[in-house]
Amino acid sequence: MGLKDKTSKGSRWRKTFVYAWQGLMDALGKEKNLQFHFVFASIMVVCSFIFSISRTEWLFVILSIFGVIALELMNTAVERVVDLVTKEYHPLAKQAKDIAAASVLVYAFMSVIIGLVIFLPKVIQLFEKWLVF
Ligand SMILES: Nc1ncnc2c1ncn2[C@@H]1O[C@H](COP(=O)(O)OP(=O)(O)OP(=O)(O)O)[C@@H](O)[C@H]1O
Repeated sequence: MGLKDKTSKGSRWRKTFVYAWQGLMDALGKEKNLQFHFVFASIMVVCSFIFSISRTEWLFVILSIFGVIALELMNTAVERVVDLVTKEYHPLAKQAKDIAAASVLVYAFMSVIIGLVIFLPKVIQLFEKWLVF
């Protein structure tokens, strides 16, 4: 492999990263739901540190956070493509948008369950300790 090949591969990776970053920033600037997911994710991370959750629990928290954000980005991409294809009302456009939104909702629901399984017993334990004092 020549130096030129290595350089062009390197710049291709850089371009891929730059475009993906631009996509993330664009969506973050315009999508209220995505902003909400970032705020909620930050709260989850702070709670995870406060309660000193285990390594396995961290894995579930990380999967929940990144999964929901990745799906919200995909949902945003679907919305953009639908809007690009048609401004008119079309049942298929409605289905595409609603199904993409449903994918986020399903994953977010799972994340809430994970959050409850991890944090609820810890919060209850905390209250029990307070009540004893
Ligand atoms: N071209 C269309 N044809 C039919 N139904 C549509 C069309 N565009 C949007 N809808 C329906 O209207 C709803 C709201 O669409 P709208 O584009 O206002 O918001 P969104 O882009 O889906 O969501 P967000 O508020 O997160 O940007 C969609 O979920 C879909 O049910």
